Amino acid sequence: MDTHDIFLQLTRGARFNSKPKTAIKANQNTTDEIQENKTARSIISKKAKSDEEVSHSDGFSSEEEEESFNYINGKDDIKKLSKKPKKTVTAEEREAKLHEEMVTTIRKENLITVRGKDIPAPVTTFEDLKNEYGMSDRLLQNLATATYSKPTPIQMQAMPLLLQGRNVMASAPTGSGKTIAFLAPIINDLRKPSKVGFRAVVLAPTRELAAQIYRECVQLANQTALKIHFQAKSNNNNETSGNANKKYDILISTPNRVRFLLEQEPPALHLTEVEWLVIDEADRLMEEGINNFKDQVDVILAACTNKKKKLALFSATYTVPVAKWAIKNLPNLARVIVGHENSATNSVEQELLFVGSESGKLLAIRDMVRKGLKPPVLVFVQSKERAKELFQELLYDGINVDLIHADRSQQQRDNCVRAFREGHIWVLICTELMGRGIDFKGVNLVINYDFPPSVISYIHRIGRTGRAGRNGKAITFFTQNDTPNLRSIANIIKESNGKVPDFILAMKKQRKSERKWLESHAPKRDSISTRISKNVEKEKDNVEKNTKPMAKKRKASAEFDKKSSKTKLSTKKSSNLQPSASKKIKLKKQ
Ligand SMILES: Nc1ncnc2c1ncn2[C@@H]1O[C@H](COP(=O)(O)OP(=O)(O)OP(=O)(O)O)[C@@H](O)[C@H]1O
Repeated sequence: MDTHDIFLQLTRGARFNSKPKTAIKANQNTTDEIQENKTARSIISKKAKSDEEVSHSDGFSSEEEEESFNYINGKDDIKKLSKKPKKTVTAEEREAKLHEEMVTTIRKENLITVRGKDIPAPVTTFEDLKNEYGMSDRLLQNLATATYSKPTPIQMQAMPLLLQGRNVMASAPTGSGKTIAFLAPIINDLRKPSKVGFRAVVLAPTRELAAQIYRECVQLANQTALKIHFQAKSNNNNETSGNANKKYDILISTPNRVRFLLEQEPPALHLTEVEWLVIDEADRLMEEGINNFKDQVDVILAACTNKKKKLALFSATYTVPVAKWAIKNLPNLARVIVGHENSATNSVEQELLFVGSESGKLLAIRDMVRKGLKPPVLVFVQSKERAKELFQELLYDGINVDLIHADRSQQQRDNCVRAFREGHIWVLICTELMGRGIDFKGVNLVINYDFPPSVISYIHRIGRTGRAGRNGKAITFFTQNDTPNLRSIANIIKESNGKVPDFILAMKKQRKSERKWLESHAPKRDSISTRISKNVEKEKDNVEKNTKPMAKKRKASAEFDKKSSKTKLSTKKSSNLQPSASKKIKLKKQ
């Protein structure tokens, strides 16, 4: 039996035969006994300590490790201690210690960090959820039908916590299966329809993401008889009002829509029976100031008056104010962090590409198309106007391209998402609207045509590729205008073992106020148009004019100019490219 099997037995509550332990005990020497006494004391004191923090390196703290080392190596200490009355270590204590070590190992291997009191052990199989938490056979069957053979790290740790009915704040990389991590325990908890009204609400920032969660929830709740409702603007409001909503168990929507229904006279929605409130993309929905999501969420929170209400906050990224809010407001909160907080998923190869100027972007993307792009490709721009402009340009290049932004009708948005999912659209131009949560299977490449407004936005945008264990690539264009966030994003790339020029990493750190300002104020950019490529020289003049005051202000920018001249050469080369009127596009269809 290897250590893993032992762990499985322990976590399933199996007891070991006492015989082998007695045999081991008979062979122990004095030093071992001392160590055991120490270990037992450590476990007991650890258990007694009401520690707020438990991490994946849980076990001995460095001080304890040092102390324990001295026990074994310091002869004087051994002599001193061997005079102390010996304490026999019980079988239970041994098991507890072994269990603790295995838990630590599993968390370390899966980069799971936990914070909070009494955090249960992570599970390593979905079967464990049945054995230890009574997860239903139906749900296990539905997970198997979805071809999920084993839990992802966030599912390993967050599912047991939610199955225990805890308030949870969880963060894990993009595309790592957070949706199932919260849906499965809630479906399991609700079990069957109760006809009292909504007992769970899931909120997501965009209609597209809410619709995606709804589809996943319907699949996972298959044959449970639970009724799930997706509320969008176009849906009939009568579905949620009066007795009509009693037939539903789970509501999935955006905060804006839910608040709208709550604020009708009389209210078109009642949330008094809600036991679970899930806030997906929680850092966005809970952040004060930048958008009005927090106000909407506050109204919803106030409407969920059931004392049994639990909150689950999930996201790939977290901001300090949101974490502080959760710690202050959620009793017995358990926090789970997979990987490093606010880092990019390591399944995406990331590249920064200096394109000189706005016209250089169009040349660069055409160059990429000419060399052969592997669809599906997502292209992010900073505004709907720019999405329309780029669409007009690429449309005449003969690419199967479409665009999605907030101004398009719901029908157009739905059709566009469907066509992209089904492979009819190869290149989808989008705004920040599609930056978070959307799970397009097998996106091969994300192009940040316009530089992301923040590091957080960058992490979410590039996370549209490299999902569910697949690999992906992300290319981020930048010009001289994009220096404020360049260094921070370069650091994210470096952390994921990507290559970034040293001079970018050496650039001066931007003031927080400047970065904050950029989050809500996209830089003014020249329009995306072929006309510009005919006026490349004029464009270059503009770029130089714009960059002079910057160069004066910052030494780092001067260095930037010098070092980036090589990159400019490669852009010049591609400037020979004219917008392709021919249909000789090298898109390799998968
Ligand atoms: N246990 C599993 N095994 C294999 N694939 C899984 C498993 N759980 C979820 N998936 C798949 O992983 C993909 C990404 O999952 P999901 O959309 O939940 O990611 P996420 O962590 O919420 O990402 P984001 O932060 O971008 O919203 C989905 O296609 C989902 O079907």
